[in-house]
Amino acid sequence: MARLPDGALMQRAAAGLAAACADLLGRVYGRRVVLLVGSGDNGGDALYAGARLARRGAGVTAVPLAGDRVHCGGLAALRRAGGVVVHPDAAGEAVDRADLVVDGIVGIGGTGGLRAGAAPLAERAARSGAAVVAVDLPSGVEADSGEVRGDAVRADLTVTFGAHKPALLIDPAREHAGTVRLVDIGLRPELPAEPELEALQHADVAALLPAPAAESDKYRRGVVGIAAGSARYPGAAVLAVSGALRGGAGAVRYVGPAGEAVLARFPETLVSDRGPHEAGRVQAWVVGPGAGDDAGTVAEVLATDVPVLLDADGLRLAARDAVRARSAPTLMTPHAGEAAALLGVAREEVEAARLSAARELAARYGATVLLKGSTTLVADPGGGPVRVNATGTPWLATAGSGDVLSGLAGSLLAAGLAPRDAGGVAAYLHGLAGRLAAHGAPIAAHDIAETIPSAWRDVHD
Ligand SMILES: NC(=O)C1=CN([C@@H]2O[C@H](COP(=O)(O)OP(=O)(O)OC[C@H]3O[C@@H](n4cnc5c(N)ncnc54)[C@H](O)[C@@H]3O)[C@@H](O)[C@H]2O)[C@@H](O)CC1
Ligand SMILES: [K+]
Repeated sequence: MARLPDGALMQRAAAGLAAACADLLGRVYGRRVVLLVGSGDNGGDALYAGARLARRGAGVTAVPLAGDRVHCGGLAALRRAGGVVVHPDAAGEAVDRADLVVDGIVGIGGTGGLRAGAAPLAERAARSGAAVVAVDLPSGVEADSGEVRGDAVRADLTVTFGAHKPALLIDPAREHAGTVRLVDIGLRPELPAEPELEALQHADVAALLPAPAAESDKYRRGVVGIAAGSARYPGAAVLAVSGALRGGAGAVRYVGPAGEAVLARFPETLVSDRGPHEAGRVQAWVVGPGAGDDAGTVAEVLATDVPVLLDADGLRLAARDAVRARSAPTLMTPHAGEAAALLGVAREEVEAARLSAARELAARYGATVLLKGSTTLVADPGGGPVRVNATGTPWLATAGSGDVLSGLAGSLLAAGLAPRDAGGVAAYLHGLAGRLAAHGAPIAAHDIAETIPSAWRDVHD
C-alpha cells in the first residue's frame, strides 16, 4: 500500500469483485444488488464494486451496519453512481427482493462472529433467493485458522484478494465460503516466501510421485512393512495392504495374525509369521490399523530406525516418549476423535480448530501429523507450512477408508518421500481416487484402493 497511489489496491480489488458479481448475475442491467457494509476496508471494496455495478445499470442499495463508521470514499462513489443507502432496520425487504447480496461486513480485520446488527440480515440473505457473494472472506469466520466462533455469512461465492486465506481452505469456515475466486491484486512479490498453508495441485503431486527408473528393482523402489490386523479385524490388514500395493513401493511385507486373509486377496504380499524385527528388510513401517491391543508390536516397530506410520489402534498404544525418542521420522494419521483422545480434549474441539490441533499434536509427539477429516491437514513437528488437502469427498467417510490411506502413505514413505510429502500426496490421491470411484454414488474402501492407479494417472495428465 505504501508503494502504490492511495486506494490503488482497493480499486483493483473492487474491479475484480464487480467482474465476479457480473459473471454471476449474467446480465447486470436492471438487477437488484444489496451491499452489507461494515466499518472497514472490506466495506470499501463492496461500495466501490457496487458503484461499478450501478454504472452498468444495476439497482444498488448499500446498508451501512456500523453507523457512520463507513468507508467515505466508497460511499461517495456509490452515491455518484446512483446507488442508494438505507438504514439496517429498513433493509430487510431490499434483501428479500435482491438478486445478489454482497457481504462486505468484515474481511481480514474481523474477529469473532457476526455482530447482533449484522446477523439477522445475513440470515435473511441466506433465506432469500439472492446469490450471496462474500468479499475476501465470508464475514464472521476467523481468517487465519478457519475457526467459526459465532454466526457467519454463508456465501455462494467468495471473491478473495491477493492470496487464499486459511479460512477458505479449512473447515468449518471453508463450508461458508462456497466457490472461491482469487483476484490477483499484485501482492505476490510482497507475500512471505513461506506460506502458512499449502494446497498441493496436480502438478505438485506429479512432481513428488515416485517413478521407477530403468535399473530399479523392488528393493530400490522400497519395501513397506504392514503390521496391522488382528483375529478380530483381519480386514484392516487386507485394506492397508491394498493401499500399500498401489503406493509405489516395490514390495509389501505383512506381519501379523491376518496373513491368510491378506494372501487370499493379495498373493503378491510377502507374508511373514515373525515379528517386525525378524521380518526382513523394510524401508518404512505402517503399524496400527485393526491392531486391537497388540502394544508389543507397536513398540517393536517404533524401536526400528526406519520411518513409521502410526494409525488407528497404534495411536492409542504408542508411548509418547517412544515416538519422541525416534531417530527416523514418524507420521501419525489420526481422525478427529483419535486426535482428541491424544490431546485430552473433546472431539468437537478438534473439529472446530483443526489447524491448531494438528500443530499441537505434531509438537507434542515430535511427529508429522496427518489429521483426517473433511479437510485433511498435514503438520510437521518443526512448524513450517501445513499442507491442506482439497481433493476429499464425503463419500470417503466409509469403513476401512483410513486403512487404505495408511497403506498408501506408508508405501510412499518406503519409496523415499518425506513424511509431509508422503502424507500430503497420499491424502491427495486418496481423495481423488474416492471422487473418481464414487462419481456420485456410495463406495466401499476397496473401491478407493482399486481406483488409486486412475488417480495416479490423472495427476500426470
Ligand atoms: N490490506 C490490503 O492490502 C487490502 C485490503 N483490502 C480489503 O480490506 C479488508 C481489510 O480491511 P480492514 O483492515 O479495514 O478490516 P475489515 O474491513 O475486515 O474490518 C474492519 C473493522 O471491523 C470491526 N470488526 C471486527 N470484527 C468485527 C465483526 N465480527 N463484526 C463487525 N465488525 C467487526 C473492527 O473495528 C475492524 O477494525 C480486506 O479483507 C479486504 O477486503 C482490499 O481493499 C485490497 C487491499
Ligand atoms: K466479507
